[in-house]
Amino acid sequence: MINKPEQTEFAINLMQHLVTATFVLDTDGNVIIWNRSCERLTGITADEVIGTSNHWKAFYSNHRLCLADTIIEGRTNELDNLYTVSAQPSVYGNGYKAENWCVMPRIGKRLYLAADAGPIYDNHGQLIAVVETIRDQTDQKIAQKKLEELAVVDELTGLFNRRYFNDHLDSEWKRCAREGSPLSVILLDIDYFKQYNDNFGHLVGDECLKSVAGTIQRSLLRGSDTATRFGGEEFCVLLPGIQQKGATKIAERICANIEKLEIPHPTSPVSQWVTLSIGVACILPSENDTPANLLTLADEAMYRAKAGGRNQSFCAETD
Ligand SMILES: Nc1nc2c(ncn2[C@@H]2O[C@H](COP(=O)(O)OP(=O)(O)OP(=O)(O)O)[C@@H](O)[C@H]2O)c(=O)[nH]1
Repeated sequence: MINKPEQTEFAINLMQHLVTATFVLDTDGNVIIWNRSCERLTGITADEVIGTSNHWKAFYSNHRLCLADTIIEGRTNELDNLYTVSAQPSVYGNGYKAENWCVMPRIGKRLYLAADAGPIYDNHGQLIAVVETIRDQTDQKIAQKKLEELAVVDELTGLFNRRYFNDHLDSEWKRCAREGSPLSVILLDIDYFKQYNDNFGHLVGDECLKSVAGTIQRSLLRGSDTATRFGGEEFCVLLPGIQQKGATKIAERICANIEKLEIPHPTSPVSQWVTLSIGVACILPSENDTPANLLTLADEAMYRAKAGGRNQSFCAETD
């Protein structure tokens, strides 16, 4: 049986040797524990910070609050400003989590750190300390970023995303220029989608986007036709080798198939169902023109479809 002081010593010893970087502040914001992992992570020794409130110097070059300080000072409402990447109440008890890139002043490295901080109370519910643990998530963050960069599919709709579209447009442009074949683009935008979201909520809005995306995809018959979620409630179809007449036909087919879905849109001034405004453009790619110009033409045509009362398609004059 170990007595109270021995128990305390044991607990401190345990914390010193934890694999996770950990430090503890008293209610004045002074460091009372700075474990070995924390020394390794920050390059700052316990001797330098114990009894001081200089712990911030391990993570930042200018004075600012750390996660544990916000709990001690009752300033957790400032977390959103302090941690740009994320900050949210922890799922464990009454602690907080936050993540940030830090340029570590002592070791001179840029690290992505995930911090958890939790208050410690005595038997009377009085705050006596705050413990903060820090995990170096730099490798995971870099890997995640690389994966995101490689991703070409829009998560919600399963269509290709804009990054893919940009690459694909460039290569199809070059191919069509080589072969002397036309390249068409259809831009599609859901009418009064803000009102739809406002009326039914964002989740129903997401379902609507999925239905519209699926219908656009199913309306394309050739393997070389590509449907993309351009962003928000805007979609784009790229049609290599298709003339203006063919592209207009496909646009009309998409429009008709969307109408058939009969997705109720009671707050739309133009129809009781969800409808699209569509811009079509076709170009014979050449060295004197650019893919950006094709998109601009389609965008202007879509704008005219909107301005003309929505729920219609408009074709850019390029012939
Ligand atoms: N549910 C949901 N809504 C989205 C998503 N992306 C964008 N939106 C919403 O789409 C709406 C687009 O609004 P606006 O650009 O004003 O366009 P609009 O209301 O369709 O008006 P018009 O295009 O002029 O007919 C905004 O309310 C966005 O919040 C998404 O992924 N899910």
